[in-house]
Amino acid sequence: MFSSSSSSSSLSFDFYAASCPSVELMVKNTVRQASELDPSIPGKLLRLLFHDCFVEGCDASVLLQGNGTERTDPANISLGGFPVIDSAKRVIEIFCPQTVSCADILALAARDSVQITGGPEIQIPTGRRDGRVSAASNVRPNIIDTSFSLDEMSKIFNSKGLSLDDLVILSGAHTIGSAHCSAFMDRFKANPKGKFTLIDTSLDKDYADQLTKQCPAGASSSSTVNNDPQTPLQFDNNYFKVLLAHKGLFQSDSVLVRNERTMNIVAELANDQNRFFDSWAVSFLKLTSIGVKAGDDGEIRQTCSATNG
Ligand code: HEM
Ligand SMILES: [Ca+2]
Ligand SMILES: [Ca+2]
Repeated sequence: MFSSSSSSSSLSFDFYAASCPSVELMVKNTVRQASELDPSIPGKLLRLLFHDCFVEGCDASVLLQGNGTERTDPANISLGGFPVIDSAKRVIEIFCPQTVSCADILALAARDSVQITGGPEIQIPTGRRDGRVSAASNVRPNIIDTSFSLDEMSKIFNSKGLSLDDLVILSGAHTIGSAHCSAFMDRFKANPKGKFTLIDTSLDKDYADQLTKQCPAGASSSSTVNNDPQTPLQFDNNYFKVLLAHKGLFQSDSVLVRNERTMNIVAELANDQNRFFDSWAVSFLKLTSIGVKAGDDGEIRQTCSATNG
């Protein structure tokens, strides 16, 4: 438990049992209250975790503010949910000062986001410590762009100890949340009159028409579209049904039904929500264990947006 090796075995299910027994309750209450006021919060927290864990491991590096931090990279500009983590940390600092890492708070908050929106309830181990390194230059090599091929995506997942199956299963996160027009409009080409035509003909025609209406030329840069056109606020297996209907929003979603092996997984998960939930729990545990810092590695931050100085 006190070795500084970066493995999930350094985490434990009762890590805060003596030092902060109500930490999970405090995180859950904060996430629930914030999500009642703003239903976009669960999606934001879940994506925030993904972008944290893939860069420097699950160490809250994504939360650090300042010049040249991960948050300043264009791939991270549309991240949100930071104030929810800050407010959970504030409450926790009152009851358990200098005890709970921001990395654990973020992992728990993402876990709760899934449950609050109707997904599976998952026990996750804690004991992550907060990193001191956050560099924008680390983002690009580790965060997947929507233009990536399946091979490119699976290479990055493999480098994190995640399999092709994990890639398909965790992409199911797109069953909630939304995306800015700029995240997928490269699938269309504007003619001189500003009318969009589809470059990527794998996309369902009616869905494509709907997207160009929601993201017309000159649309505000803050316009967003639901990732899951049918049940955007529900963590369910509908994302996989959407993929089968050729209505995957990102190109990186659509590629999952163009390969036989990933297509088979998609079909299985689309058919059986329990199967998705069980698989999600396993893959989510792997995601939340990537490159965790423990023992003497890292620190317990006092504020989630800054290192202890
Ligand atoms: C596999 C490659 C992936 C790619 C290329 C990708 C890409 C994207 C993009 C471009 C957006 C829209 C961002 C915006 O414009 O605001 C998005 C949203 C989102 N992604 Fe992914 N993603 C991937 C995997 C994942 C994974 C593994 C998770 C979590 C386990 C995840 C969770 C989310 C969530 C919840 C949203 C909605 C965010 C919100 O509502 O603010 N994504 N993703
Ligand atoms: Ca990180
Ligand atoms: Ca959904």
